[in-house]
Amino acid sequence: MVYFLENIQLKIVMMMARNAMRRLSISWQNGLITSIASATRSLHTTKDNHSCKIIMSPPLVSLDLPDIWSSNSNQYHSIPPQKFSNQQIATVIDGKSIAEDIRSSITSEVRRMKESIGKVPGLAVIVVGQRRDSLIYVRNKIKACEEAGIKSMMTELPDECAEDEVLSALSNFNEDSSIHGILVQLPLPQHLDEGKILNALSLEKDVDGFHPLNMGNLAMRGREPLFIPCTPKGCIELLIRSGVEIIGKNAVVIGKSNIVGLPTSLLLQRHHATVSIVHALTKNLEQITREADIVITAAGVPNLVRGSWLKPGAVVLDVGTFPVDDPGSESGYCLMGDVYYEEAVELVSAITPVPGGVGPMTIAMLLYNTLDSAKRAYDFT
Ligand SMILES: NC(=O)C1=CN([C@@H]2O[C@H](COP(=O)(O)OP(=O)(O)OC[C@H]3O[C@@H](n4cnc5c(N)ncnc54)[C@H](OP(=O)(O)O)[C@@H]3O)[C@@H](O)[C@H]2O)C=CC1
Ligand SMILES: Nc1nc(=O)c2c([nH]1)NC[C@@H]1CN(c3ccc(C(=O)N[C@@H](CCC(=O)O)C(=O)O)cc3)C=[N+]21
Repeated sequence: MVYFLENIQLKIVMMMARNAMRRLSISWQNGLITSIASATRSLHTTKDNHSCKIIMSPPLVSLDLPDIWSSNSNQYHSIPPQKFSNQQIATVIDGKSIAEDIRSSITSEVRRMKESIGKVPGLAVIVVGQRRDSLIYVRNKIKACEEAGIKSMMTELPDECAEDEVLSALSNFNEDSSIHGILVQLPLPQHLDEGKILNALSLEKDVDGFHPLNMGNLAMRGREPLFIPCTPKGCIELLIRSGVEIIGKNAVVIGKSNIVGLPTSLLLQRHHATVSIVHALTKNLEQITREADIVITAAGVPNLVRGSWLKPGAVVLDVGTFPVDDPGSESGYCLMGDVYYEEAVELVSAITPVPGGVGPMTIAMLLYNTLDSAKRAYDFT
């Protein structure tokens, strides 16, 4: 009987929390990041039915309530794909400026946290080896933390380091209470076991959302991960803020990696899109892609997606960032996306550029997840 009552009480608390989250996610949609309060939700980390209760803030993107954000999206420039005519010029989705907006809200929140409780969020980054692109991305992340007032720490390990060295660095950050987010820059050198290393990362600090429990909870209906992976979350945020309706739309995700393709397809499903995932071995790649209202491409193959692959009026998010040597540029390289931009822009209703599209959103979402984690750790609302 006592157990039965506890069960009912638990269900009521969860129902109230869920309703609170619905309201909170509306607040976010209205741009009121400061009004985000924490809510109690259950984290399914155990095998039995007694879920481990934790205090957590609502996700940036509502996972299971797309009806809320679709009606709210009118405040942004709406891009209904079906109303597109060929005379229209595609909207270039300005990820850089959207990310700047989000980052400035995060900066205010960090300041508020510091003023109220004297604490700031902390992010730790572990980078192994000397890959030029990894070092640049990591540097950008650290710089973004500094600008937002988030404390950052970095451990750089040599290419040939032993697995134990990575695990030991990870364990130090797991134990450090001033660190709320840990990111292990991928890819790791071949000799390191990526699965083993990501498993060792504290679930509560997994701001990349790559821990199997976070990914599993993202995949399962009715469950909520502590963190949604940054790039997929950034993509959904771009769609929402551009007024693109996702429910019932045909979406194609090109690529099925653990860090982009897979979680992006899961998140689109949570928003009730009909999702096809295509990859290097897919037959009829072009034909399947041509059916899509929304194309999110993360193959890392420059100019893979030609204009002829796209349905007129489709919305295209290009995650691909392939560095190509460019001695003329300041950095010595330029980035190429997966989409043949000049062809696509003639046909589609909206498209992200590379650079300046999805990339800056990935960083903004990383800062957001780190702030969210710190709020949860300090029970700060
Ligand atoms: N902008 C951002 O914020 C981010 C950008 N990136 C960029 O996104 C790209 C993908 O990254 P990541 O997911 O880590 O890469 P991976 O190499 O891990 O995965 C690539 C995926 O693309 C598929 N693929 C490769 N070639 C083709 C092809 N010709 N046709 C169709 N599918 C293909 C592969 O298929 P298969 O599985 O069959 O091999 C695989 O599933 C990279 O350019 C990366 O730099 C990544 C993260 C964030
Ligand atoms: N654990 C882990 N988490 C990641 O999120 C992760 C990773 N490993 N490994 C590599 C990929 C790649 N990635 C990018 C992040 C930002 C930009 C970005 O900001 N791009 C800018 C340009 C950056 C530049 O100037 O070079 C843009 O597209 O405008 C790109 C790519 C995150 N990744």
